[in-house]
Amino acid sequence: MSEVTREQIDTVLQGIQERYLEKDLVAANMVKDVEIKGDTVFVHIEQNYPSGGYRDELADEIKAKLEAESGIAKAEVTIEQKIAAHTVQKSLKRIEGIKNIIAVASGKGGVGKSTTSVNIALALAADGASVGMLDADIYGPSQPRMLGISGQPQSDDGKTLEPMMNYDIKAMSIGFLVEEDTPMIWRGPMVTQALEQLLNDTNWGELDYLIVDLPPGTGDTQLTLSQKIPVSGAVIVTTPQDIALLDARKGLKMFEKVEVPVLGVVENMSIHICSECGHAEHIFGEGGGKRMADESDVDYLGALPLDYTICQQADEGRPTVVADPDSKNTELYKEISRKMSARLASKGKDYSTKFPNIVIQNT
Ligand SMILES: Nc1ncnc2c1ncn2[C@@H]1O[C@H](COP(=O)(O)OP(=O)(O)OP(=O)(O)O)[C@@H](O)[C@H]1O
Repeated sequence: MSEVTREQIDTVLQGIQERYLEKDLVAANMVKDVEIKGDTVFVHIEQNYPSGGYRDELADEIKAKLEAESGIAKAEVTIEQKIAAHTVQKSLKRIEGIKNIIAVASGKGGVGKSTTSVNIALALAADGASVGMLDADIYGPSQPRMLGISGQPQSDDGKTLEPMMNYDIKAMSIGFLVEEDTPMIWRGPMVTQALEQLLNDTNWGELDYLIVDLPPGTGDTQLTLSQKIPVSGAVIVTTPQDIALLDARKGLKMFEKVEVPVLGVVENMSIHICSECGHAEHIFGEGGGKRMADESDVDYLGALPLDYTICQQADEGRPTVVADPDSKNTELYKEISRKMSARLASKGKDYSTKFPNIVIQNT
């Protein structure tokens, strides 16, 4: 038997599509090392977003295809997850330790932005990322309840706050610090200042992703926040009604204005599934979110049904992804979070390194 060449290996790897990056392994620049030793090929792959169980599935697929198609007897495949930091708005600097901040926004209130944010955060964590959640929905902070966290954050030095923690998620919310109805009387500048403090004065440590649950709407507060928080990408949550879609478009425009890439649109409550008979009905109309995404040239990340269990689980402080990890809805949240992080992985990387402070001393 003639020796197998690197070209033959590459040809097989070019024939394997990465599900969430939607490119073949070579085009996605995932193949980091190929070594042929006797009748075995060792392939090292780098995956730049958290993909959980798909990692093993992909490794098995690569191994099987190489052994069947390249002419080599045995393939050993390793896949390493390496999440990069991505660029933020030109005028801002990334927060040290936090690789990527992703803002979750909605054009209007009540569309399920907080529920979607928390489940996306939990899905990223379940897939192997280190994740934080900043509840910036200062007028109605719901993350403490959804994450099942009560009490107040500690401050060890009197200046910075230790994040609260549950389900492997580090969390900070104004809801931990003030009475529930206090923030309602705050005006724009107070809100942005409070949020900047919560973001900057929390000891987040090292995070792959910090999910920011923004206040609903696209007014001045939201605009200022998207100008001041160094975000790598944004996600827009909408429901399929025309009015919600109209408002969601304003959200797209807002991020365009501040040059933050929109990673995609999530359609929540897209379909109602009868808990009695399982009948599926598009009570708010069909295909609206997808159409909006297509028209605006952004990605459609997926849809969640209007399902009472999603509501109940979040209200009980155990959102779907942790309450029912093997459910269909968890699978939907994971698909959305993988598509979202894969989209981000294809954006520009932030290579800025830590520079030491230069202190000029007069002698
Ligand atoms: N897919 C869903 N199916 C059923 N109920 C849902 C779904 N998504 C969210 N909900 C419920 O809808 C209500 C509003 O959701 P949520 O608080 O997440 O919305 P929001 O957009 O963040 O609201 P706000 O504008 O108040 O911040 C909650 O009771 C939540 O449990």
